[in-house]
Amino acid sequence: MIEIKDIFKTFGENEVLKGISAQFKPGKNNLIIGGSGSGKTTLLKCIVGLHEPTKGTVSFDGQEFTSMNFTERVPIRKEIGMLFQNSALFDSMTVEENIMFGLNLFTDQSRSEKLDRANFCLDRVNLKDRNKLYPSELSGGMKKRVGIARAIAMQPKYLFVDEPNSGLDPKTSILIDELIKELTEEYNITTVVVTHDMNSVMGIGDHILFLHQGQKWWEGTNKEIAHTDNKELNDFVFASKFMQAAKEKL
Ligand SMILES: Nc1ncnc2c1ncn2[C@@H]1O[C@H](COP(=O)(O)OP(=O)(O)OP(=O)(O)O)[C@@H](O)[C@H]1O
Repeated sequence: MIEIKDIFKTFGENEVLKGISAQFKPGKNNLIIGGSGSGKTTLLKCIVGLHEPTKGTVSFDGQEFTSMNFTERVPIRKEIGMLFQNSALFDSMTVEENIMFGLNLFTDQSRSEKLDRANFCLDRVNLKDRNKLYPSELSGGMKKRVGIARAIAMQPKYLFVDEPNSGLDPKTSILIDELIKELTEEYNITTVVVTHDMNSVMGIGDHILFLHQGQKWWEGTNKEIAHTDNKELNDFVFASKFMQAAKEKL
């Protein structure tokens, strides 16, 4: 479980996060949603240590990460898988080399063990036999899947994903969501996803944090979201006429 307590983050004069606390449980798809600029990516970066919170703590299974130095953080970092926007694949490396990147860096496995793991992960994301392709030869959805394969290569306990659906068509978005959900449940991963996508919210939102102006404004499940009377959340989720009509049928 990941626990964040009273997280503040300030950039200069701009107080972006204003005291956010939450718990993210294993085997659950924890989603962070909110309007543009509400602080979602900043919160994700504070949790994984890409930003230091101005105040507050982040703990991974009871180990307080925030107060650790770089070396002390290494064992926890090895248990973190990340998929950030644009998949961040290395263009000069093949699919297989991209997936083996973390294994090369952090393990002393033999080449054949690493290849076996890469093949297993590629199979898991339905990209069997695409090992030798370069990122430029892949579609956006395939890049995301390679990004997911790379993120799970180290068998992470924690998985962080920023906007998995950006730039994807609706059908591919749903496939990516289903893949994230499946892996989370199958390997009991604590998954935290930042998303704008309402299909994801309704489809895989086991636990949802809604941020508004840097605060946790609402927290609940995808089933509860349909019946909330929180005005800002309603305005955000059911902004379109289509979603309003869908809500009436829920
Ligand atoms: N490194 C940084 N330096 C200064 N300000 C930053 C930095 N990162 C984010 N901010 C500011 O923090 C605020 C929140 O940004 P953040 O990217 O967390 O929002 P978001 O909710 O993820 O938005 P979006 O949905 O548009 O991606 C913005 O005002 C942004 O300008």
